[in-house]
Amino acid sequence: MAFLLNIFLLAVLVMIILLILSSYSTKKIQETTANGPRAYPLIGSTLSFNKNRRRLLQWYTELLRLSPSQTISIPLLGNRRTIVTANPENVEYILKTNFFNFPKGKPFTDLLGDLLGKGIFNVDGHAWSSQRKLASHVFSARSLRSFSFEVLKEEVENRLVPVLLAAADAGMAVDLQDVLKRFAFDVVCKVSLGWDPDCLDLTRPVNPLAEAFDTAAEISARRATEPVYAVWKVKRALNVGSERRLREAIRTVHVLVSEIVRAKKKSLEIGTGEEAKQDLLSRFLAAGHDGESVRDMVISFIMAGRDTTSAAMTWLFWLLSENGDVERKLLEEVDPLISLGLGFEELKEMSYTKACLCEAMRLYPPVSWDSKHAANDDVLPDGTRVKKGDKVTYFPYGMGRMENLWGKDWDEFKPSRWFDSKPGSTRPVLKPVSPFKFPVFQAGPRVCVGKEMAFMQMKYVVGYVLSRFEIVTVNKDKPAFVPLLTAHMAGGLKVKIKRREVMSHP
Ligand code: HEM
Repeated sequence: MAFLLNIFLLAVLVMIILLILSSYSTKKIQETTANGPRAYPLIGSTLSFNKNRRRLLQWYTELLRLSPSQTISIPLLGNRRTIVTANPENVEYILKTNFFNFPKGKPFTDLLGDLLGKGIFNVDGHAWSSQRKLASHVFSARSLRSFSFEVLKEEVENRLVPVLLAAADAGMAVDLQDVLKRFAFDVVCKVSLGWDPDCLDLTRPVNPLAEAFDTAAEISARRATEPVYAVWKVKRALNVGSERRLREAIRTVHVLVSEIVRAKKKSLEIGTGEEAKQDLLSRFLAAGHDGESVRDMVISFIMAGRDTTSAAMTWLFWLLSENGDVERKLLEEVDPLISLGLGFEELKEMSYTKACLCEAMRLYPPVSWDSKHAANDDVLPDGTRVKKGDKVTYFPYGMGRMENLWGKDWDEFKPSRWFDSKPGSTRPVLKPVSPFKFPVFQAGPRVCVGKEMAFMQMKYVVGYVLSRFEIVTVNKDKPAFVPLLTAHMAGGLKVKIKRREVMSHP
């Protein structure tokens, strides 16, 4: 105990020294080199890093624009060196060509390990590849697609639309981000567990699993922002402060999910209808997984699928409220399809809506950065030297804002950039874009397994909601983008809902 306390005090001392030093901001400290912020002996770039801690997205983006190969290197005191890249060739090398040299690594999996255990999202090597094989198999099944579509339809028609109708009739402002988060949590729990948390019933207290998940995800993500890495480990060992709250939240998640797993096993033994066998949990149990292994697997899916789609849709609704011409074009595409009933076939036709979603995620990616840790020394295609243990980050947020990748108009919301304008073609066709230039779903062997499900969900919700309602933002200021584990809009998206005057749907 005394040893741990000494380490803790030492860490606090180092932090105080760094804070004092960083307050003496000299011009020199702000200087940058072509490959990142200026580094000093011993302390590396720690001072500039600390100065920019609360605006890392913007700082990295600025530095990357100055770097000839859009790759920077940031050595830090008490932490491993970070290499950040917005270079598609480097991204391809990390995520695909030399995939096995860039696992998530222990420093990353430690952050989420208490919550996610050995689930797919948080493991490397054999533990990952065996779960990935099963997940890819399960996600390619038509039956899962049909089941998740039924879940989606039911949740939109019976939950989301009534909530929006009530808000419209009461003339009340609602936080659309919060509504979409609740919606996405319901959907992901129904698909993953076959269990309904009913989060869109706003008259009920917040669901304990949803609340515990939020707390656990937020505190786990904040571990990564500690200036000295060891600090959260010491707090965890002492079970104090945020680590104490994290431990309680994780316990709640584990207990509640384990109860659901037990109940599911019982219902499968009794053989309660085909319905009960459609969700991911039933499929993983049927494949022979059990105990903590199956609990961790489903927790990973809830984690991966819960806030990502809602974040993308929240930013798209805001962007549409600022770009009336784009919204009109989207409605031109959606209205005739809605009157046909918006099934799978109609969703495939929604290429303009897909372009709007991609454009929103280019500017506001739900996962703004993602890090790997080099297993061995390496050299990236642009010549950047990587040392064993270095943190190597690909950076979708910065990549979406590079002029050399998207042109001078990179900061405009322009869904038209996603189309090929082939002369003579009657219908614009979405053009293929390299996933290494646009890695919002990651790319390579570890590409998001729920990508197609996510597009299905987002197209359906955006089409269905916009064809029925006008969304009017209450606050006219530009909202702030907060990265954390999954990005969100600071303060939510306050909107007023109006029924649309002309409705072409049934
Ligand atoms: C707009 C929506 C989504 C975005 C932008 C997104 C993005 C991503 C990204 C960037 C990763 C890589 C994370 C990492 O390795 O650290 C990932 C992995 C993953 N995603 Fe998604 N995701 C979305 C929706 C979903 C949904 C709806 C599901 C399923 C219900 C899902 C399931 C997964 C799983 C299981 C992984 C881990 C894959 C592996 O490690 O092999 N995602 N996603």
